[in-house]
Amino acid sequence: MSQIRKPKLGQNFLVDDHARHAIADALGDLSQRTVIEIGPGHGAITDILALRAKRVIALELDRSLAAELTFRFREQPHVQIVETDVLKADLVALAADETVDVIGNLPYYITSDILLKLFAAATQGVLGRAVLMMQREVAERVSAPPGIRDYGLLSATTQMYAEVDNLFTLPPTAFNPPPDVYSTVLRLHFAPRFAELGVDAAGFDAFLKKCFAQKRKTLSNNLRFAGVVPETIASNWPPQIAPQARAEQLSLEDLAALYRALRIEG
Ligand SMILES: C[S@@+](CC[C@H](N)C(=O)[O-])C[C@H]1O[C@@H](n2cnc3c(N)ncnc32)[C@H](O)[C@@H]1O
Repeated sequence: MSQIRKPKLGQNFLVDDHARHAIADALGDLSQRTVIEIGPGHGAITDILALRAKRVIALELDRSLAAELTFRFREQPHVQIVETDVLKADLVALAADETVDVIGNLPYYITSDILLKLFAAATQGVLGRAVLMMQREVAERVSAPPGIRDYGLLSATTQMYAEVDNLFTLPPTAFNPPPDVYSTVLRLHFAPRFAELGVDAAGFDAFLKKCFAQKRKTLSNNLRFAGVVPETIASNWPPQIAPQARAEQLSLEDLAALYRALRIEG
C-alpha cells in the first residue's frame, strides 16, 4: 500500500481477518439497516458492510484514504464515502429520519469526544446500536458497573445513554502497525434512561460531572465543592444513600434520586 500512515490520526489498521468479521457480525443482520462507519481507513470493515448493509456511510478524515475508498466503491451507490471529521459531521442529518447503526475501529485519540457525539445523537432517537473498538482501558471504564475500580464519570454517562456489552479484546498484533495498547470491542444498545429516571439530560449530565469531579472526595464534598449549599445537601439527602458515599459506589437510580431531591439545575 502506498498510503503514508499518519500516526496523529490514530491509524492502526486492522489486519486480522477473523476480527474484522467478528466486528461486523456484532451488528447482526444489516440487510435493512443503514450503518455509519467512523474512520474506515483502507476499508477492512467497510468491505464487509458493503456486502451486508442496505446502506453504508463511511466518515474518513484522511483525504487520501477517503479518495482510495471513493474509487473502490465507485460502482456501489449504496456505499457513500464522506471526507469529514466525524466530530464535525451532522449525524442526525446523515441518518435522514432513519434509525441507524454505527461501527468503528475508532481513532483512539478522540474516543471520548466520539462517544459524547453519539450520545447527543442518541437523544434525538436516530441511533440503534454501535459496535466500537477502543483502547482496552477505556472500554473497561465505559462498561464497568458501579462499585468497581474502573467505574467513573465515563461509565455513568455512557450507561445513561446505552446498555453496554463488552464483546472481545484484541492484541496489538491484530493491527498494522501494532499500537502500544490492547483493544476492546464494545456493543452499545442506545436506550437513554433520562425519562425513566425522572431527570433531564442536560441537567443530569452536568450533575454527574459534579458528583465525579474528584475521585478521592465523598459525593457530598464534591457537591459542596461545586457550589451546592451545605444546608440544601443536609436537608434533602435521600435516606437510602450513606452520608459518606462516593459517587463511584452508587447506582444511576440512586444518583438520579439525589439529583431530584436536590433539584440541581444545569
Ligand atoms: C484505527 S484506524 C481504523 C481504520 C480501519 N477502520 C481499520 O479498522 O483498519 C482509525 C481511522 O480513523 C480515521 N480518523 C482519524 N481521525 C478521524 C476523524 N476526526 N474523523 C474521521 N476519521 C478519522 C483515520 O484516518 C483512520 O483511518
